[in-house]
Amino acid sequence: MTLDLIADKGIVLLGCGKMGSAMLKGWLDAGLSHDAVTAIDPYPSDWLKDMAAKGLHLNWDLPREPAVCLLAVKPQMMRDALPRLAALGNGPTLFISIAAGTTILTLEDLLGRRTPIVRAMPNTPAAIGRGITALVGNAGVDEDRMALAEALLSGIGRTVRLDGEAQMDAVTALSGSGPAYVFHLIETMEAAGIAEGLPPAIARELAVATVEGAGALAAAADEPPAKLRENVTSPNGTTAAALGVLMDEERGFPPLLRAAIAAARKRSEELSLE
Ligand SMILES: NC(=O)c1ccc[n+]([C@@H]2O[C@H](COP(=O)([O-])OP(=O)(O)OC[C@H]3O[C@@H](n4cnc5c(N)ncnc54)[C@H](O)[C@@H]3O)[C@@H](O)[C@H]2O)c1
Ligand code: PRO
Repeated sequence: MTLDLIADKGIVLLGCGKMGSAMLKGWLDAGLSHDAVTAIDPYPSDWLKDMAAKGLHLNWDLPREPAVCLLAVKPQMMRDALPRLAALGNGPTLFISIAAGTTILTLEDLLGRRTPIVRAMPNTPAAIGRGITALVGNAGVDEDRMALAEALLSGIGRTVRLDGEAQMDAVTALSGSGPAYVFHLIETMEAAGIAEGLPPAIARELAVATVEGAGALAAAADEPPAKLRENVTSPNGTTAAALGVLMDEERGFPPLLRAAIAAARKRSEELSLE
């Protein structure tokens, strides 16, 4: 299935903040017409108002039977915001939620048990079409609707199907929150470069380009990341000196990232109970 169904029947976007607007930008760039989109947001950004001036329906009445409702409000807002769309539940409209922690069961409670629902977790590189989104559907999601969700989300990067919803908390902790870990790595590399005597602008450029290039190499290479790491590391050289610190089993990256990702996963589980 292509996005033709969305062009024909429309899409409703509930919440158009950072992720909602990143996704919307991807669809519009991919050729979706502005007037196929109804966005609901009590605090629309200037960009969203510009899109409304080009034909997007902002805070208008809902289409009768849209192809998709995409839920991009904060998990804490879901119970307040979703009843507005409840009349579209238990019908053919596919609901896609990107809210961290909000379970399919909670969404079924709010929308009706027969509502086709996909739970998805994108990440912010979506803003430049380089995100990755993991998806899982409830029993009401047939193959056509899953393909529709994938087509929609592939407008903002890659997609991956999960075996079950139980994997979603770990996905949220790894790739949903993950860009923040990488941005912090860039920040700390930059600060360390400055501490070693580099001018700030050069330290920033070197840190960003190194992460960008290493990420692209890891994605393009046939070898696993461990082999790519070894390729950088001369015996008794500079990289080996740094990795002695970073790969320390008690104080290096392995225990640090294990603890960070476990904390994010735990928070995702907690959000499902709030
Ligand atoms: N930012 C990320 O990296 C990221 C990644 C994956 C998933 N998510 C999920 O995406 C969702 C949105 O996150 P975000 O970072 O875009 O947040 P955000 O705060 O930027 O956007 C939320 C938007 O919802 C709007 N809103 C508030 N009340 C509303 C209501 N009653 N009806 C409609 N809209 C309402 C706000 O005005 C805001 O524009 C969250 O559920 C989050 O868990 C975010
Ligand atoms: N940002 C959201 C959060 O921090 C969900 C994943 C990324 O909760």
